[in-house]
Formats: sequence, C-alpha cells, structure tokens
Amino acid sequence: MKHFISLHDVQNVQELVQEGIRQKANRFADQELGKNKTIGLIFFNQSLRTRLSTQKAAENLGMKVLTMNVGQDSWQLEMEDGVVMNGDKAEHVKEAAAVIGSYCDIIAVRAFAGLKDRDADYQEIVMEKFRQYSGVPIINLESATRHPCQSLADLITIEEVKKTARPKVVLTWLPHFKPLPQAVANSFAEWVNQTDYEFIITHPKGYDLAPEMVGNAKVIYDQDEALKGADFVYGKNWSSYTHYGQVLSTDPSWMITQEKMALTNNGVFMHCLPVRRNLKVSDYVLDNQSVVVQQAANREWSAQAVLKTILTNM
Ligand SMILES: NCCC[C@H](NC(=O)CCC(=O)O)C(=O)O
Ligand SMILES: NC(=O)OP(=O)(O)O
Repeated sequence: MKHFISLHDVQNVQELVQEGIRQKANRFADQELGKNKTIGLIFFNQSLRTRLSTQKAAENLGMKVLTMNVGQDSWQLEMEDGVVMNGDKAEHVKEAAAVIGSYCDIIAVRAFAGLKDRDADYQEIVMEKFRQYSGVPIINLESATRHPCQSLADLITIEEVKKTARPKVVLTWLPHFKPLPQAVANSFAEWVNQTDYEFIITHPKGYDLAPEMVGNAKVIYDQDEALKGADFVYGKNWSSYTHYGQVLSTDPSWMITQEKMALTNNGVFMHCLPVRRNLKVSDYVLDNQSVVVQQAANREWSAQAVLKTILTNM
C-alpha cells in the first residue's frame, strides 16, 4: 500500500483490521519503524479524534508530527489550474503540496465536501492534487466522499464487540438540520461490503447514497423494519446525493431512541462522533447502549495499522 485515500488502495481489508487489533495489543512494538520520519497533518476542517489519534499513532511508531490548519495557520490554497489568483487565496496547491512534501515523508489530509458541485466533490480534487504534487504517500483523514481511517476503526470495533460470526449491521440515516457530507456513510458502506456481515442501509426516500457505495447492500426505507434483529446500529446524518447537498427531511422519528433499540437483537449503537444528543440519538442510548467511545479509541489503532503498512512499504 502506497497511499491510503480509499478502500481501493487496500490489498486485504481483513488483514488491515487484524493489524489494527495487533497494534492495540502491542502498541510500542514498532517504535523504530518511524524513526527520523515525519508526517504532516493538514486540516482544511475541524477535528478532534482524527487529529489526536493520528498524532498519537504516528508517535507510537516513532515519527515526528507537524500539524497545520489551512487558512488559519497557513495561506488559503487555490486548487484550480490556470486561474488568475487575484482573490483571497494567496498560494497554489502545486507549490504548497510540493513544499510540504519536501518536509514530510507522509502527508495526511482532511478536506470535506463543499456540497455545492457533486462532480467536483466526487472527483476528490484536493486528495488528487496532494497525490499529484507532493511526491509522498497521502492518507485521507476524511475527504469529500470518504473517511477510510474511520471505516477501518469501525470494522475493528465490530470485530471486537460482535457475538456472532455474521452480525446484522444496519446503517441508518439520522435527522440533522445542517447539510452534512456523505463521506462517513459512503465509506462505511464500502468497507462493510468487503465483509460477510449481513448489511442493511435505511434512510428516508431521496437519501440514496451513490450506487457504487451501496454495492450489494439491501436498502430499506422503513427504519423500524430495518432495525429488527440488528446487532449493530450505525447512525449518521448525510445530505442528499441525488438532490445534491440538500436537506430534504429533518423527521425526528428517525432519531435513535431506547424504543428503536428495543427492535434490535440487544444491539449496540455506533457513531463516528461528534454527535448531537437528542437530535440524532437520545441520551439514554448514548449513555447505556453505545460503543462510541470504544470506536473513537480505535481510531488510534486504525491510524497505526495504516501508518505501519505505508512505512513498511516505503
Ligand atoms: N469526522 C466525523 C464527521 C464530520 C462531519 N460532521 C459534522 O460536520 C458535524 C457538524 C455538526 O453537527 O454541526 C461529517 O458529517 O462528515
Ligand atoms: N470521527 C471523526 O473523524 O472525528 P473528528 O471529526 O473529530 O476528527
């Protein structure tokens, strides 16, 4: 594995999940691997988990870490080629990525969807520009369409918690008043489609994800029906893909509550966080029926498995 931009960069998903579990059990075993190597963490958007867990993972492997918030710490970056740069963006990504690449052995980038232009978002322009111009391996810390470090942590968590070999996993849309990206849901679907879990996606009509992400998953528009017998309830809000970036519904009946969880097979609630309490999921579910903190803790081992694999192949 050279880059980790999407699932398509991964040769063997199960092996990477197992590497994460091994790193967790023996977190300082590979401290020499990253010695004298530097990772740059480049953020176009806010973060709590991704920033701290990736820094921690890199340090566990002996790496040095540089972190930069684009636009706050640095100049704003122009992504388009051939434009007259007479606006608010003082630097082009061509120079910026090449310069950061000269200081770093690996660059990890977070750049959310703009949610205005579907084609532009799904072309993953920021990831592609960094890959093209930096000359070093690129890790996706949540891009316009995917969040693979999160999805890997999600699979590690399911493997740790599951009580049956082939659990029933339900990805459910949750209500939110703001338009949020599809990245986490897309990526979760893509990764779960690589497992042999029973996998169902449920959301109101108009919220269908991109067909290439849905794959062979079963889509059910009735949430109660979908939740029946679930072992894992993975909640996430996303804005519409078909009516791109729009909020078509804020229906509060889609919030996950104790009553909804009663439909499941004594299931647990999962969410990538941050999550808004009593808007997307009730206090009771988060405090008594969720594994969200374990899931977030596993971001460290997900990042460490990815970094180890890239460092080993450098
Ligand atoms: N990295 C985890 C999720 C990040 C982002 N959530 C958010 O922006 C939530 C913001 C809010 O609730 O105001 C998303 O959905 O992709
Ligand atoms: N789950 C996740 O990516 O969290 P942050 O946005 O806080 O990094």
